[in-house]
Amino acid sequence: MRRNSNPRVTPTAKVKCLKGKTPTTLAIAEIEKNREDRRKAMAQVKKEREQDILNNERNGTPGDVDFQRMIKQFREQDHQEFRHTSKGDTKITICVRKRPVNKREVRVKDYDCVTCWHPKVFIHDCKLKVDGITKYLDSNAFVFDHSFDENTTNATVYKYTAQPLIQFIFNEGGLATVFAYGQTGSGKTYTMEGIQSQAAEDLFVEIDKWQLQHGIVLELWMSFYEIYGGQCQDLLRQKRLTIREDGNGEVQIVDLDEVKIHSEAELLQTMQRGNALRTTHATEMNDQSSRSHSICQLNIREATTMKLHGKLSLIDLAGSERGADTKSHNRQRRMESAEINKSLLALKECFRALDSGGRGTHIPFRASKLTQVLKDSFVNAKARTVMIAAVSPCASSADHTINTLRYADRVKEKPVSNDGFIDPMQIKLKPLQNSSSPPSSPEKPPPPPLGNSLADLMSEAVTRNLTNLSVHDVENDDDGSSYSDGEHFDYASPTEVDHPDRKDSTSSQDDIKVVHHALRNQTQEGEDDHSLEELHEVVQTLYEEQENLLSSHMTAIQENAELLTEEGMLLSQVQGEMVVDYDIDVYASRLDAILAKKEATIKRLRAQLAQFRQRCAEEVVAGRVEQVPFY
Ligand SMILES: Nc1ncnc2c1ncn2[C@@H]1O[C@H](COP(=O)(O)OP(=O)(O)OP(=O)(O)O)[C@@H](O)[C@H]1O
Repeated sequence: MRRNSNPRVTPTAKVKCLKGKTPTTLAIAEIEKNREDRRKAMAQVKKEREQDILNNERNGTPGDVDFQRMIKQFREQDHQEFRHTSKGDTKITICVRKRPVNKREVRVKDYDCVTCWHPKVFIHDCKLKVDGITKYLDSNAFVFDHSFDENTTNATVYKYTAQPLIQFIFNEGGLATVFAYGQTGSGKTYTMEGIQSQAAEDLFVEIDKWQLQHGIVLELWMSFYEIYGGQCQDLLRQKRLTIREDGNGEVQIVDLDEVKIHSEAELLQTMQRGNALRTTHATEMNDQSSRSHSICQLNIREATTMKLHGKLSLIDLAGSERGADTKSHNRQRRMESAEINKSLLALKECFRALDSGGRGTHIPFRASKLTQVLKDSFVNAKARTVMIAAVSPCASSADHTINTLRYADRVKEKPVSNDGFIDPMQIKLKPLQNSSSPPSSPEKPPPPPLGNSLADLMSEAVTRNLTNLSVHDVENDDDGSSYSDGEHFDYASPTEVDHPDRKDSTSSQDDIKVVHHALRNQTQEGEDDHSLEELHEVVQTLYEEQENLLSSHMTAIQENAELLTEEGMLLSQVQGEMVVDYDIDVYASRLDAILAKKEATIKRLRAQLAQFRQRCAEEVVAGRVEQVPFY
């Protein structure tokens, strides 16, 4: 036991002594005491932080502890819970699905920054203040028809997305389309394969039911194809397909195979076969990234007449990539990315035109091959669409996730209503001092402990005037309902207004211009988007010229082979073993003609090659444009 170093000063004597001190000395003692309390509080905060780091490591979430604590605090707040309900007869339903953090992301200490509180999705942007050490969260909120968190199963996603469409195609003879959209590696294929297998079961149940109830035999016919780099490929027969628009304005995929499917097992097997044959390449985010849009069409036909009763299209879109992620790509990958972004941009504009109320609005479906083959889904009065935006949960993808959600948000002309949902976006968490650094002012109390009440936080948000809200500030619409992302744009310019039933004479170039015009309106960054338009034009031309070059090369090889055979015959007429009499003049003039033909072929091919290489150089220049603003 430690002894008192001064036996003459007892604790009682010390108190008596303090009592005799002047106010100044007392004030100094008070400051001393406060400082000591702060030190203790800071030590406690540091200890808790270290404990949290250990816990996070143990729980497999080793990312930035401070941001993770703020996100945890955000999620612990009271919030109103909404149940998923079927969206009835909505023309377009927009959903978001977040996938779990994967092992690779854990390895690089990435962490979960997305909160799904159906029907809202929050992206917690983890930021540092200008001092470089104070961390704070900037939470962007979006509202959709459904938001599914990382624990949601494929069965639940199916129940609220594709399953209602199955009823629609049987009962109303509708054309239903489900899209999976999102960043590469965000879970589109996982979601779409889940939907495929669930739908396989329900389709055959409904076919049997229909026969029992109506005495009509229905059959399931399937086609499965992909669009890659503006080309269409049959996935069931591994064959290049051509897309044409006939005189009636109907889009035809020439030679597309449609196979009759007899059972659920056969359907699953055929779907798997098609899925396995898709074009994939490794990307930054996914070693096995699908780089094509896959379109699985399930046609329900009347057995006796082959008349189409209804159609379900399941579309797994190619993964979008950020400009930054494509910097190290070779030309083919860059073109692939530009083409993907162009078609996604066109798709969004078609949706927006569709959702903005139909009859007077021109739908720019010719702007890409993808939208061209989906024309039916846009113009048919009996069409219904579900878009599932798949998002990665990780902080490193936060900017891309925001882009995905903006894209999904803008697909609907009028975003989904908030329905009285208490908006936790209004809550701004207090910035968190990085505890490894000293408090900003020694005389100020340490930052308040985490875990303030909702009411405190809300009142603080009001007093702070929500200065941190970004473009997704909640705004009021005319009818008083709230919605995320206050931007509103008029889509149709007077020249674009058209009747969907009327024969539409716009060309694909016109529609591409419509799409870029809409993009310029949205981003108000005219110059950049001109460059984007230029890039898309260059890439389209490059793809076309590449096709032409390859086919010319093939023709040249065939011509050469024929000429080679002719040369052989010519020689044998002069040099053959049995030849005694020959006309060398005929030989010389024939050889001359053959060589002239060869020369002409080579000259033509080289001219085409030179032009193609010139285009490649143009692509390098145009490709310097940031490819992000497709959303
Ligand atoms: N909800 C989920 N639950 C569990 N694992 C998932 C989920 N979503 C995706 N994954 C896993 O994440 C990985 C990437 O998913 P997926 O291939 O579906 O992404 P993608 O968006 O189709 O990518 P890409 O566009 O590059 O093809 C896969 O290993 C998949 O199994």
